Amino acid sequence: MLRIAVPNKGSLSGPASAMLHEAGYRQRKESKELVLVDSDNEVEFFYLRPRDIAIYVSSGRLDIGITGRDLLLDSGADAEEILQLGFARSTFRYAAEPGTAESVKDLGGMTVATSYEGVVEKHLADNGIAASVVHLDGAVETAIQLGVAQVIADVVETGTSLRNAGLAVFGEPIMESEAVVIRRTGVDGEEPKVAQFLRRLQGVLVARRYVMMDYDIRVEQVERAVALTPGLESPTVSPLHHEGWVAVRAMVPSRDAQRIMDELYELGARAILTTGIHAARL
Ligand SMILES: Nc1ncnc2c1ncn2[C@@H]1O[C@H](COP(=O)(O)OP(=O)(O)OP(=O)(O)O)[C@@H](O)[C@H]1O
Ligand SMILES: O=P(O)(O)OC[C@H]1O[C@H](OP(=O)(O)OP(=O)(O)O)[C@H](O)[C@@H]1O
Ligand SMILES: [Mg+2]
Repeated sequence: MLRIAVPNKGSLSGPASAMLHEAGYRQRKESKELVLVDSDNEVEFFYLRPRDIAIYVSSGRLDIGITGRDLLLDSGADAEEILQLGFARSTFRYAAEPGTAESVKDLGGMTVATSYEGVVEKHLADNGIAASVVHLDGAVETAIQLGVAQVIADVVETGTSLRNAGLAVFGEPIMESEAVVIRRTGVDGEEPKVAQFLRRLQGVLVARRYVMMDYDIRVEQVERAVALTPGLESPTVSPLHHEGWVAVRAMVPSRDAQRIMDELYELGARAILTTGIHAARL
């Protein structure tokens, strides 16, 4: 059985379970379930606090886990990223009342509140800055109003929480984060069960990011058309019964699909269709 850690709460939890479900795994129906055995797929899921996942994985008790890159780095655990999952994307930044500081270099002697002490202490040290760090579990934006710190370092997505607290980011972003699959560092090679699990998740990412595009085009224009739809490897080009025409089939990124359809039409392509991909193995 492959043993996998899954976030049980917070921003990572829903999207992680949704992705696993889309990859064909059973997922818990009820948020109080702590362990779920998917015997058909020979996988055991452990629902754990996102912050603890890197620690379990680095201990070797669990084979792999889903967590945030920021949480992995903050934990300092001996675990490494093996796949980026594209959700729970955020930036980790310093913020304060406007006029407090322009960059990390101005933070000497100040107090910084954060839930990510590991990341912040390392960043200050790397920049040669001596500042105090105060740990808070959440709602860090309020620490400035309440006088616990002059500066915060926190996760920023839309920036709404900062604006609501009258704060503004400053300096360079400390890091970019997203949900990632992790495993213990120093594992040699990839176990077949882990490789299969990763292929399934990669299949979900492909199904979410690409559509299949089909169209008919005159032979003279086929080179220009396939330049617009190169596919992942190479597009399929098949003869049509109607002489002088071919049918082309290729995967294209979903977000470019409408623009590509317009350009193909301008080139003379007709019967241009896009269809969703439900699952994939590349
Ligand atoms: N608003 C957000 N948008 C995108 N990602 C976020 C957001 N807030 C937190 N994250 C990401 O989620 C992970 C943190 O998950 P965690 O469950 O610890 O915190 P949370 O989502 O803030 O939940 P909690 O309510 O327990 O604080 C980190 O990887 C972080 O970058
Ligand atoms: O830029 P935004 O879109 O506003 O998102 C960022 C906010 O979201 C998270 O907070 P959460 O709601 O999880 O509360 P918490 O601070 O208690 O963790 C994070 O800690 C920020 O405060
Ligand atoms: Mg939070």
